[in-house]
Amino acid sequence: MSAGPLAAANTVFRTIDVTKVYQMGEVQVHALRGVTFELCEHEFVVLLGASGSGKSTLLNILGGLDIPTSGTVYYLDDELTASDESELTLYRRKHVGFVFQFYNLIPSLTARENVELITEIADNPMPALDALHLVQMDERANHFPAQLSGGEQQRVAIARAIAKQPKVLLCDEPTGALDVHTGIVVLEAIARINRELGTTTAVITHNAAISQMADRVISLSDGQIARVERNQVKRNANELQW
Ligand SMILES: Nc1ncnc2c1ncn2[C@@H]1O[C@H](COP(=O)(O)OP(=O)(O)OP(=O)(O)O)[C@@H](O)[C@H]1O
Repeated sequence: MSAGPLAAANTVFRTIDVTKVYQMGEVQVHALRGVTFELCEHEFVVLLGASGSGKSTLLNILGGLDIPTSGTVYYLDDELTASDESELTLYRRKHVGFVFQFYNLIPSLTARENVELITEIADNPMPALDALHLVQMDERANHFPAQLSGGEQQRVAIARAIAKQPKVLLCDEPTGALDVHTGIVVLEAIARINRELGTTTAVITHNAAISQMADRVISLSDGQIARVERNQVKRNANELQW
């Protein structure tokens, strides 16, 4: 990866005028229309926006799963937009934990084995049981996904994402498939990891209630940043209602 101009000491991500255009036959879909923002170390950011506003596209670009049509993205002092596919693969493997709406656990492996799949290929992993403990699933370590509720499976997926001790955790609608109560337990696990491990965390959601947990809320609308707000008071997940 090429080195970029030095970012501020605590900047983890910096995007400059990022656009993404999908070509669908004759039609161009402008998913991102010039997005410039920074994400700082240890920060908990919620990316809020209606369906189709470009949240997943932006998160996928930050995570090295997709590349922008134009604009620049830095991770620390490395320019992701100047990286080739193998550099992006290494970047994802070493630095990024992903959590998606659907948990994608391997059904034939226990919770612990699902986490160990990742710890076996990581440079500096925490023990799988420690990761499961952080999401309060260590007592279910020997259970298979089919023996766990949706929220429990999501917590195992979070343990899997953070076991390699990534610098950033990117969550795409992590509570999208869950009821309110279960969603809150999952959000508590994400907030705890941000607090205790200092993992820079971005959660995308269309649920405005979740934004009360964040340090900052970045609202996207039609592929652009419509608003950035800093919460004076951060709420605990168990104080939220929706
Ligand atoms: N692979 C793709 N090919 C074509 N268009 C796409 C593709 N991915 C996303 N889009 C379009 O880009 C726009 C932004 O999509 P994106 O998934 O980033 O929005 P979102 O805010 O995450 O929406 P949701 O909350 O529904 O997931 C939408 O109009 C979408 O249809």
